[in-house]
Amino acid sequence: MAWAMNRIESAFSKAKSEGRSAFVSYVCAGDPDIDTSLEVCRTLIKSGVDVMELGVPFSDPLADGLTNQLAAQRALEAGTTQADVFQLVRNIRKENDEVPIVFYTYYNLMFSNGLDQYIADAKAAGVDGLLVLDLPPEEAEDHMASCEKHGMKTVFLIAPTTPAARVGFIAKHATGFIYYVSRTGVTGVREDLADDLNEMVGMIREATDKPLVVGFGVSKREQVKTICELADGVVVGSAIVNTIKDNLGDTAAITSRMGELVSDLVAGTKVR
Ligand SMILES: O=P(O)(O)OC[C@@H](O)[C@@H](O)c1c[nH]c2ccccc12
Repeated sequence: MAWAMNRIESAFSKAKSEGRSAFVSYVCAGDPDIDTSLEVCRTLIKSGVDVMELGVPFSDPLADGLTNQLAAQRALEAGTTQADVFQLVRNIRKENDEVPIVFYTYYNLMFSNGLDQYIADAKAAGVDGLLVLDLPPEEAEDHMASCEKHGMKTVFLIAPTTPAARVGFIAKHATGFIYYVSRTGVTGVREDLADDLNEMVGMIREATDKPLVVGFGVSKREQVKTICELADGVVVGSAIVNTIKDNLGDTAAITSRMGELVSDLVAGTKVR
C-alpha cells in the first residue's frame, strides 16, 4: 500500500470533506507527568482534534511564552525523558491509529542519539511528522533525507518576518504541512489576531497549495472561525495548556475543563 494516504493527509482531507478546517492542538508531552499526559491526549482525541502536536520537553525552549515554558518545566521536573515520550505515543497508538501526531522537538535531542535513529524510532512509535524548532530548513538536508527514507513528514514554520523568497523555499520542503506563526515574538494567548493575517496567508497561498495552518495567540472560538475561513487549519497551544496549569493535581478537572474548551473551539472550525 505504498500510495495509501498518510495520517496527516487523511486528517486534512477528512476535515475538508466535513466542511471544516483542521483543528491542531499543542501540548507538551509529560505535562504535568507522563500518566496524566496520556489522559490529556485521550481528552484531545475525544474532543475532536484533527492533528495532535506534542512538544518534547526541553530545557531551552525556543519561541515559547511563559505558559509553554512552564509546561516543559513541569514535564522535566516530573522526570519525563525522550524514551517516555516515545512510549506515550505507543500508548496512544494502542487506542488510536488515526490521529496524526507531530513532534515539536530540538535538533539537540535528535543529534545525541543519531539523527537517523531518532527519526526511525519516532516513526516506529507512531509519529507522523517532525517540526525541529532549532533547525532552519536551509540546514535541514540530512534531516529531510532521513525523513524521506523513513516516511516521516516534515513541518516547517513561516513567520511574519519571513521574506517572500524564503516562503517558496520552505513551502517546497514541507512534506506534512506549513505552519504560519501569525505573530512575531513568543507563543501565548492574545486578545486579537494579527492585522496582516489576510495578506500573509494570501502570500503563502500564492507560493504553495500544501496544507497551511495558522497559530499563535488563539484561544477563542471566534478567532478559530476567522482563521479557518483563511487557512486549512488552526493551531491552539497555550489556551489548552492553561487548563492543565489551572487544575494541577486534579486530573479529572484537567480533562473536563480541557474537553469543554477544545470541543467549543473545534466547533469553530466549520466553514461550510
Ligand atoms: O500557544 P499558542 O499561542 O496557542 O501557539 C501555539 C504554540 O503553542 C505551539 O504551536 C508551539 C509550541 N511551541 C512552539 C514553538 C514555536 C512555534 C510554535 C510553538
